[in-house]
Amino acid sequence: MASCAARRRSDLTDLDLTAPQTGSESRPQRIGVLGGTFDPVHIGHLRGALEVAEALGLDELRMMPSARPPHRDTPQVSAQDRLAMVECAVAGVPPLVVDARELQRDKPSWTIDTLELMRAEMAAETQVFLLLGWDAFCGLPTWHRWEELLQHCHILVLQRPDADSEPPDALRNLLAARSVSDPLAVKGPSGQIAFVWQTPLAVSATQIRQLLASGKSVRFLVPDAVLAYIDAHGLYRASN
Ligand SMILES: Nc1ncnc2c1ncn2[C@@H]1O[C@H](COP(=O)(O)OP(=O)(O)OP(=O)(O)O)[C@@H](O)[C@H]1O
Ligand SMILES: O=C(O)c1ccc[n+]([C@@H]2O[C@H](COP(=O)([O-])O)[C@@H](O)[C@H]2O)c1
Repeated sequence: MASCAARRRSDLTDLDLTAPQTGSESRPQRIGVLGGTFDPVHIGHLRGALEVAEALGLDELRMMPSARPPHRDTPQVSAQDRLAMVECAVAGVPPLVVDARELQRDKPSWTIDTLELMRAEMAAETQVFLLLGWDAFCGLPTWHRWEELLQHCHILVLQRPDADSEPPDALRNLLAARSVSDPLAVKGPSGQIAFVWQTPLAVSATQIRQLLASGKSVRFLVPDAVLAYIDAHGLYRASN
């Protein structure tokens, strides 16, 4: 059976997050988080995560599947399968790792809870970057305790060519107060918003589920290892 040896955050011993780095290149750790339903994970998530991680010199980019995603329907496949597919996707692709902590909580995956837990494990100066696609960013004012998010992280907004959402007024005000034009100029552990350029990929999990349900191929829209997992488990096909 397909299984993948991805690095999980809990397995990692090489990155001490409780202390600042020492030596000639001493600087705060930079940790990125891309949360998602990942039903399934696809190249839009993965290219965006990797390009942002490289552009910003992130020490780690955590792919974090939601257990019970707020604000949307129940995922089509189980949390276990969604996690396994993310593990297949990032295996051997540093600095991408899997953080499965939201799957261990028996309540909706509120991002503010996750950030508070992460912060408690880190040195105060660690920079945390929450990656959000444009559509997710536009929904921010509906999130649980959304006005507290920037106390714990910076937000990096990924362009999403397949999304035509408009930002609500509350977000326009936040952008006016908190945005910086250059993501590399973001300072401090939290509090700023920047837009990042990544290869625009108009790919969505909805499209992938629809292609599979109609018997079509999703080759090249997901990594081969994810496709192998989907095929081996018969996921998303019309009979499911
Ligand atoms: N093609 C893409 N380009 C940039 N960001 C993306 C892309 N697809 C998803 N994202 C972002 O990744 C995060 C997780 O997305 P999610 O797992 O919901 O995938 P999705 O493709 O939007 O799924 P669905 O079609 O089921 O809604 C969100 O912040 C979303 O905006
Ligand atoms: O905390 C919230 O209220 C909240 C509301 C909606 C979405 N989120 C998070 O945003 C991320 C992307 O969500 P989604 O639905 O686009 O996969 C994922 O990590 C969700 O847990 C978080």
